[in-house]
Amino acid sequence: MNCERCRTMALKVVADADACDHFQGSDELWEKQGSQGSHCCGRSLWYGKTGVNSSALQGDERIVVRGDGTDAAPLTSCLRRKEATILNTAKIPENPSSPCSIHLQKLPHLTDYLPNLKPLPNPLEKNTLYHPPAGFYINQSEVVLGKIILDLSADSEAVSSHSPQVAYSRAGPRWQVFFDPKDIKAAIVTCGGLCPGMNTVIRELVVGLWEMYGVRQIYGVTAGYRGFYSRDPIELNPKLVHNWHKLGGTALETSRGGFDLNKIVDAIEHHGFNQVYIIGGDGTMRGAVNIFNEIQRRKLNIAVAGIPKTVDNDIGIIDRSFGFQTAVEMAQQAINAAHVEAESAVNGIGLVKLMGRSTGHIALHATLSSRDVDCCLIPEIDFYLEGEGGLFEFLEKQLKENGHAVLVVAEGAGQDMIPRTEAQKEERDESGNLVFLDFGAWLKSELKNWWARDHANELFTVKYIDPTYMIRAVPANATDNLYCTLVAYSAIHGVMAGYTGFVSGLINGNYAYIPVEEVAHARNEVNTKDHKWAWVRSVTNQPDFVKP
Ligand SMILES: Nc1ncnc2c1ncn2[C@@H]1O[C@H](COP(=O)(O)OP(=O)(O)O)[C@@H](O)[C@H]1O
Ligand SMILES: O=P(O)(O)OC[C@H]1O[C@](O)(COP(=O)(O)O)[C@@H](O)[C@@H]1O
Ligand SMILES: [Mg+2]
Repeated sequence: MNCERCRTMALKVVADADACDHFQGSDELWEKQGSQGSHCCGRSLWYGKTGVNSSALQGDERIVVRGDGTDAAPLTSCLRRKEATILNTAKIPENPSSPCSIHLQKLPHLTDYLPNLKPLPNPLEKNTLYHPPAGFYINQSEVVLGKIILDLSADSEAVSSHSPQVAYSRAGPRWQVFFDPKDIKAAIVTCGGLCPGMNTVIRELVVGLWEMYGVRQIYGVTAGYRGFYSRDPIELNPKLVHNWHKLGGTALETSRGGFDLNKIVDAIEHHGFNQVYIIGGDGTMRGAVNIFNEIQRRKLNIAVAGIPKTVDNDIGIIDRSFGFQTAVEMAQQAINAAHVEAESAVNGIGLVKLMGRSTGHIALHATLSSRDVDCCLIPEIDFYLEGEGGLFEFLEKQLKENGHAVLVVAEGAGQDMIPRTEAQKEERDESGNLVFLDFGAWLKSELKNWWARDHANELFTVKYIDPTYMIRAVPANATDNLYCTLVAYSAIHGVMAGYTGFVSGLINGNYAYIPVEEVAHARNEVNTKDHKWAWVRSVTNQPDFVKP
């Protein structure tokens, strides 16, 4: 039977021999014997007594059954009001690879190293704003598939190797939690570069913890990782953060570098934080893995959750990072301006540089949605300027045919073309990322040199627009704000349920929990072999840059 309330799979009701006629011969009636009126997932929880019969159950409003297998229908039929909540406490195998060949990525849990932690009923049950309806709680058996596009032909890899489908735990509230709200001291930190929506995530973590779970001790760690040990945390509450979703940047401030593992974990212990929410990109998530490992090593009752942030959208597994859509939308303004400038000049070229350290997602999506772009250069493709099949030859043709051209370049594109001094080759930012040279500015001067050399007597204009910081410093748009809210709430539910060392993110349109270790190393690069890149080429008509 599928329970209507929590939509679990078929459940086995284990019942006491004397409970009622339906259960004769079974082993055990309720998990807890003889207590009444406790609060759990069902609002009014009744625990049966050994030896009671069906008439003893008749007056009860609601009953909570914990089961692990067969049909619960006989039990509900014992009740006059026939209202039963069935919680699936069925243990799922660690690696359930059969019968549907699914591999569930194991999510770290506090009880992995603190086995004596006791679960509590979810405080949402008592929250007058929620009244958890049917299907509210997520069971540990609910998963989100990592891949939803499969090739079912016999010779495809998935079919021929019988490789299991990777699945992730579905995000959302659990009926049991491992934190008592009055004992929670939560910390929120933002690290790395800016991204639209960071303030929304902070706001929603504060509001969600406060309103949903009644947490009253919520702190912001300022200035990134270094802030744990070098700054006093600031107290946050819904009143303080209520407007933050309308602000770009991060009100907590951010920084690169400053990652000192022992100092950070010492500070977490010193401040008594037991929930740590870390908002950041790939570098930040690698730091979060180390923090989680150290906390485990010290056997601390502290949960760590990551919320992936990157305007570059270079983090793998998740559909996209928050703020990415806002960035693509903002990029349109720059492309439009470049187009107007180029069209209004004789032999005009509009050149726009967009962010993307090692991936060209913003450039790719901005190009596809604009339709005014004639060439899109990203770090994932090889290209060259001079000679047959090169950029200059293409632009010459475009200018001849249309009188103008628009170029979009990702900041990480063509970095190996720009001559660097020895010092520039070594230059790193505080986090150890290679400092890039300005490809847009370099390309502009190369374009001018080319034109002066080959077309000295003809007019030519290059208008270079660099909106990079402007794009990432804006507040999130409505879609991203919603995403930020749900990803923050998902993180809260996961931490409350005792999960740790995980990241909450969107996978194939559903919110899921992913081990942070996996996220820290999963890259999301533009696949230049798939149809999306082919579409870019068809929209722009740009060359394949294949040398003859
Ligand atoms: N491999 C790593 N191990 C531990 N901390 C790291 C690692 N890489 C980066 N960090 C830290 O994470 C923070 C943000 O990293 P950074 O690369 O600047 O931005 P992002 O997280 O946005 O990619 C910095 O404080 C940095 O020191
Ligand atoms: O903020 P900085 O230090 O100028 O760094 C700029 C970099 O930050 C980004 O906007 C985002 O990078 P991260 O997600 O790694 O923080 C990159 O696109 C860009 O290369
Ligand atoms: Mg990064």
